[in-house]
Amino acid sequence: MLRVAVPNKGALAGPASEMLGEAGYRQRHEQRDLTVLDPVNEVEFFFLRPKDIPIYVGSGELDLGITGRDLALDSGAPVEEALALGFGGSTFRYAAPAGRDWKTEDLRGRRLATSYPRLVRDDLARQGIDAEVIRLDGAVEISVQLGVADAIADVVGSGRTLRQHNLVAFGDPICVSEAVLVHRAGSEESKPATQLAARLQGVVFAQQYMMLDYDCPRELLEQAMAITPGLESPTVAPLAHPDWVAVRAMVPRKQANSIMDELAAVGARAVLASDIRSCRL
Ligand SMILES: Nc1ncnc2c1ncn2[C@@H]1O[C@H](COP(=O)(O)OP(=O)(O)OP(=O)(O)O)[C@@H](O)[C@H]1O
Ligand SMILES: O=P(O)(O)OC[C@H]1O[C@H](OP(=O)(O)OP(=O)(O)O)[C@H](O)[C@@H]1O
Ligand SMILES: [Mg+2]
Repeated sequence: MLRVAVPNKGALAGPASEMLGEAGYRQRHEQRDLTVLDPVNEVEFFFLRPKDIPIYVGSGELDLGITGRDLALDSGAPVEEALALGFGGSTFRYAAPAGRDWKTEDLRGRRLATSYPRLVRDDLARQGIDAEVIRLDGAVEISVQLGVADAIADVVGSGRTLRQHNLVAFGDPICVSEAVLVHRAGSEESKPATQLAARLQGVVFAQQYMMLDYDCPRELLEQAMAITPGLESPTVAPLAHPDWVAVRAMVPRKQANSIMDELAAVGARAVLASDIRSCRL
């Protein structure tokens, strides 16, 4: 039985469970359940704090886990990324009161509050900066205003929380994070673990691509195929009208609209974009 850790709370919990559901795995119906058995796929899921997940996986108690890259690095646990999952994107940054042009060197000798002390200490050491790191459990943005710290290092999503507390981010991001699937460093991948990773990879690809279908005059096919080369090459099928063909190709979701504009400009008609639920490439 494969044992897999899934975030039970916070920013990663909802999307992680949705992604596993999309990949065909049974997920919990009750928020408070701490385990779910999926006998069909021979997997047992454990719902744990995202921060604790690298510890369980690094110790070998659990085979795989979903957590944040920033949390995995901060844990210091011996885990490796098997797959980046494309959600829970954030940056981990230094921030300090607005109204001054802060540089990372300005942190020297100051008090720095964070919930990710190892990540921060490692970065300060790399930059040769000596600062006092104060470990807080959360709501770190308020610590400066309350006089506990001079600056912070924290997760930035939309940047709203920083703005609300009159803080500005500065310096290079310490970590560019997203949700990741991790396994124990150097562990042999079992067949069920490889299958779970492949299924999640299928959902990640499906979310990053769209399927485009369009009709195209035969004489313009070369031009249209150059715009939508697909993964191997596009599917081209005859239409009842001898001068026209139907084309089908996967395109990156972020570029779907501009590709549709280009196809229409070339002379394609009935350009349809549809979602892909899952795939194996
Ligand atoms: N606002 C956000 N936008 C995007 N990702 C975020 C955001 N907040 C947190 N994350 C990501 O979610 C993970 C942390 O999750 P979460 O905040 O649920 O954990 P936590 O703060 O350790 O737990 P808790 O505060 O509930 O004890 C990190 O990987 C972080 O990068
Ligand atoms: O840039 P934003 O979109 O505003 O998001 C960033 C905030 O989200 C997270 O907090 P969380 O909700 O996890 O609370 P916590 O500080 O108690 O962990 C993070 O720690 C920041 O405080
Ligand atoms: Mg949090």
